[in-house]
This record gives sequence, C-alpha cells and structure tokens, in this order.
Amino acid sequence: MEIARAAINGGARMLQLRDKLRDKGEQLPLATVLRDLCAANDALLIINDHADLAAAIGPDHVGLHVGQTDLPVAEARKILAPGQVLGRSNRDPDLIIESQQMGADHVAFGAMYTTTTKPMIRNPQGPERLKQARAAAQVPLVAIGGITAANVGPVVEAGADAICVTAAVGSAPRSRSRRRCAYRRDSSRRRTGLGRIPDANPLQLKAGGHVGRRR
Ligand SMILES: Cc1ncc(COP(=O)(O)OP(=O)(O)O)c(N)n1
Ligand SMILES: Cc1ncsc1CCOP(=O)(O)O
Repeated sequence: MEIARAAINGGARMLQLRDKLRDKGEQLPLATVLRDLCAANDALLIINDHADLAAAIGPDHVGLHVGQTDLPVAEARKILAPGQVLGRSNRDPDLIIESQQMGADHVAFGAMYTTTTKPMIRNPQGPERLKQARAAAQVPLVAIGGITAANVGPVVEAGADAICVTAAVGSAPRSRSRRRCAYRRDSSRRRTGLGRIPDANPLQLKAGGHVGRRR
C-alpha cells in the first residue's frame, strides 16, 4: 500500500493488482483497499486476469486486464458490469487489431525492454516495433516491460498513450514520492478509463505503479 499511495500521490491514474500467487479470496482485502484508494483519487484499479474479482469489487473505479490466454473479451464482459474498462495484452500488431475487434477498451504492447519482472519468451520489442503497434491501435495503447525514467522517452515518442511500470516503482527509493505509472500522450484517442489520466511529463516518472507480487 505504501507503493500504491506513493504512485497515486505522484500522479499515477491507474494501478494494477497483478498477483500470480494468491487465491482470489486472499487478494480480496488488498483489492478492496486499492479500489478505495483509487476511488478517493479519481483513479482506476485494474485487476489482472480475474474478471470475477474485478466484478466483485466493481464496477466503480475497477477494470480488468486480460492476456492472450485469459478469458476472451466477450466472455470477460459477461462477468463484468457494463462500462467496466477492459484491456488486453498483445505481442504483435496483428493481435492488437484482433483485440480491438474483440472489443478491448485499450491494448497493451510489450515487453518494450528487457525485464526481470516476468520471464521473457522473446526479444524486447523496442520503440520501432511500438511504432507498428501504434499504427495498428485505434484505442489507447499502453506500453509495458522494462520501462524506466531513463528509457521512457523513446517509448513516448513512438506513440504510447500510457506507460505501465512495475520494477521502476517497486524498487524506487522510498524518499522519492513522485511516482507515476501511467502517462497520457494524446487526449484525442480517449474513450476509456485511460481518458481520465491527466497529461503528465514522462520525465517525472520516478518509478511506475504496479501493485502485487512478481512472478
Ligand atoms: C498493462 C498490462 N499489459 C500487459 C500485461 C501482461 O498481461 P498478461 O499477458 O496477461 O500476462 P500476466 O500479467 O498475466 O503475466 C499486464 N498485466 N498489464
Ligand atoms: C507483466 C508484464 N507483461 C509484460 S512485461 C511485464 C512486466 C513489466 O514489469 P517491469 O515494469 O518491472 O519491467
């Protein structure tokens, strides 16, 4: 919670609970207090993987993130309340198009750079591949993976609407309270919870905001 509060106080507009270890009932208390933190700050809590948990603590200020092998968008939406934000992971521009056709509110692309937060099964995408993703994306595009204050610039230049970071925020010195986990680039493409992210200078990214345990 200390990291989550610091991220919100630093300007992050979205937090994600990604807990690969605990059962959902065990995640529920933390999810609930994170939701309340987000609600009090007009931010959005994204639950990773678990549509039922996102529905249970939603709908207000709670969304869902699914990967390629999680519930498809249509099936997840049967569990969510109408209007709950739903994002989907993609490793290829073609998959971004597919995610959009499925009805994802925003699309994630990564890993941008090498990360130790999650095992890497392919080379980092890098900013050039992100430009291809940008060309495919018609909904907000979230860049993820290995992003830090030092390397976020090319990611933003390549067209990311938002930045999602884990290690950079989790390992940042506690004295640095200005943390951001999301960055909005262009208000013209907003139609989801990302639309509530205020413009932010990516260079103010002291660390990102990701809540939960590392795999
Ligand atoms: C914003 C964002 N992008 C990508 C991911 C990764 O999701 P997924 O592919 O489902 O992998 P796991 O997180 O489940 O390991 C994400 N969580 N958030
Ligand atoms: C969950 C996930 N999906 C792709 S990269 C990643 C981890 C990103 O974490 P970090 O910001 O620590 O590199």
